[in-house]
Amino acid sequence: MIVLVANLGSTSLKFKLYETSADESLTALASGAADRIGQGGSAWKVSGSEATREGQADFADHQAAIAALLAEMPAVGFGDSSRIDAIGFKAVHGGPISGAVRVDQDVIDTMTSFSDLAPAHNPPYIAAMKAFAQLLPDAWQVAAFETAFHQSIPMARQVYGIPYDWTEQGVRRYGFHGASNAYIARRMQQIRPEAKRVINLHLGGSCSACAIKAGQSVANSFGTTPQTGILHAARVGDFDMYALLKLRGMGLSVDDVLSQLGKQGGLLGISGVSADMRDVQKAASEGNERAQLAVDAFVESCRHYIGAYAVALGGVDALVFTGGIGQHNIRIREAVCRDLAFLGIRLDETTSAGADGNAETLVSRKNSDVEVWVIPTDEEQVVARQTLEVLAGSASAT
Ligand SMILES: Nc1ncnc2c1ncn2[C@@H]1O[C@H](COP(=O)(O)OP(=O)(O)O)[C@@H](O)[C@H]1O
Ligand SMILES: CC(=O)OP(=O)(O)O
Ligand SMILES: [Mg+2]
Repeated sequence: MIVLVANLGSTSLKFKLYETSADESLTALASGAADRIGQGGSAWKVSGSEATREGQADFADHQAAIAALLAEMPAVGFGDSSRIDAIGFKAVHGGPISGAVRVDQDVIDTMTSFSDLAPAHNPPYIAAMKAFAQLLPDAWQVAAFETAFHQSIPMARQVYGIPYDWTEQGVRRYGFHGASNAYIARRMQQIRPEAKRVINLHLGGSCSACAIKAGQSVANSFGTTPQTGILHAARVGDFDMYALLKLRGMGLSVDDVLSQLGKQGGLLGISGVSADMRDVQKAASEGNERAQLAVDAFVESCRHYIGAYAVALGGVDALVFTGGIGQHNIRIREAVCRDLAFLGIRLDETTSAGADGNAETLVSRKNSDVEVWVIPTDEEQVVARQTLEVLAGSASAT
């Protein structure tokens, strides 16, 4: 069976094509990625059995990137897309639908009803599901929602201080980045089974912290929506919603406020330069004070959750960096870990600076009580397995 996994991140497109064998192992046949979706100047790459092709382009949205990258498939050795049996989507907000389910009209309608809560994520997935249904009408479609891994979070960390009937209607912390956290939790159990208390920082266009105890999520910095928590590329992160009153007084409608918090916030909002950390750091190094402030605020929000989750876990055995920034950004790792020796966290700056972000690397010093790891996440592998489980009829949607 051939499965295509589509990962439409808030700033990126990633996909992998797998072939499954009788022993259920997954062989990657091809992969592709494009960054800076909607920002201009995307770097893209497609690799297959015969070749790798890469280039630069402006992709206005995920649809444009999907079309361009799929058009490269014959050139890298995967000619016939009608061979694709199933498409697994790393879908984000399904509200009451959690876990992996076959995509049908009900799933699309539910995702549509939650588009307001996940405006950077649900609309591109819905558009991609519809586009693939036209392009590959015979392929099964599965949506693997990001919230499933976080169902183990204790209620005291799920509820907000709101009237309880709101909670009962679903206004609670769900947690997202489930595929990535599930992957990191499993890898850490394989690499360091004795590390029972793990803080995972998934830092990309969307950013989150997760407290993982004995392989299970016990806290996640996202909330009812993936807009909150650590500040994101262009989304607000944690925010006092009573500031809405001040903003209304400044003449903004609620729709204006929500749109700006979701598209003009985060790194972009503070710096005024870019939603991409690389650009913001470059501007900061050239003396742009607001860009430096954006970097500092980002680092502070990561450190805030390290402190909170060290308490939630009753101590920390391992701190993991993953996601585009977590894997590749040396200066952010250094700033996040600075002066945390009192928590037992001692980064080895030299090893960290030399780490290949695409390889698992221990980057803490020998005398660090907490091991610090760079672990490339593999959300696509998690979604591929969930997709196969659904197709085998063994997955449960809750
Ligand atoms: N090779 C790289 N070197 C430095 N930074 C990178 C690299 N790749 C990605 N990033 C950073 O990662 C972020 C995007 O991360 P990613 O995990 O792809 O985001 P998302 O899935 O949320 O769209 C950008 O801010 C970018 O600066
Ligand atoms: C919340 C979420 O799934 O984030 P990303 O943008 O990384 O896909
Ligand atoms: Mg992502």
